[in-house]
Amino acid sequence: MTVRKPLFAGNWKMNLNHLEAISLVQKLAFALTDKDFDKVEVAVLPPFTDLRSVQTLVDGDKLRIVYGAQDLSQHDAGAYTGEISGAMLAKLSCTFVLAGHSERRQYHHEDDDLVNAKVQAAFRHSLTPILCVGEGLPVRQAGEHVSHCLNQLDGGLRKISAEQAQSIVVAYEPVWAIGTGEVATPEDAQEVCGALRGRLAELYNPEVASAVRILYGGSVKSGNIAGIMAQPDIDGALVGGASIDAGEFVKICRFSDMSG
Ligand SMILES: O=C[C@H](O)COP(=O)(O)O
Repeated sequence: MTVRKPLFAGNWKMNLNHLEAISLVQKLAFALTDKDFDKVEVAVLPPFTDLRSVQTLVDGDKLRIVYGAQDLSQHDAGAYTGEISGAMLAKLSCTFVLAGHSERRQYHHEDDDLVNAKVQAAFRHSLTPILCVGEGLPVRQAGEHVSHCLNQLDGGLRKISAEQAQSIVVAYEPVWAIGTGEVATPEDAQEVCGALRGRLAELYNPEVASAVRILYGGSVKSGNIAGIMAQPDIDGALVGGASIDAGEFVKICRFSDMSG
């Protein structure tokens, strides 16, 4: 059975300018030890304008923190004003890129076809997509949350090969739990994450399903991370608000110290 290294990815959203980004990454680097990085992978996903500063710091000081972007264009180059290509992110040595975050789906009307095009674009440039899925409150209240998330997974992974799929990261983020203080119970989160892993086995094979890291996102804090990480199909967290507080994010990354 594959051992999946837990991943904690801090999605800073539209917060922190490049100077504040340097300060936060320095604080994380100061607090996190080699022992922490042996146990978990720590990623930051700053705004585009911060990436060059973060790259310079990470490269210069040989930090074990990795980084990535919150979005990318489905196109590789051309007349797409305001867009950022996968090639540009790769040139900045990004590891990860989010695809289909619920805020992109909600405020920028990204549908599964566009999200899928972005996942394909990420792979064309050797970036690891973090494919986000999750249901809104009405869908959960109707009891259709599992099928909703499985449909988003199917849509996001169209034309993605088994070899590509095994390196992908999937993030389950119930929209009703994002930034609201409402956290899904660990059992709620496990229900969907377990179903997502099952669908990966159906779409590909059990090896792919067992290799893919599935993250939970939605009001993750140091006080609730231990229960979430105790679930068999949850391999880390996509952290929003708490990721721009260095002390809190470090505690989340040290989740095994947070139980009890
Ligand atoms: O990408 C992160 C998620 O949207 C969760 O955000 P949150 O931790 O602020 O609820």
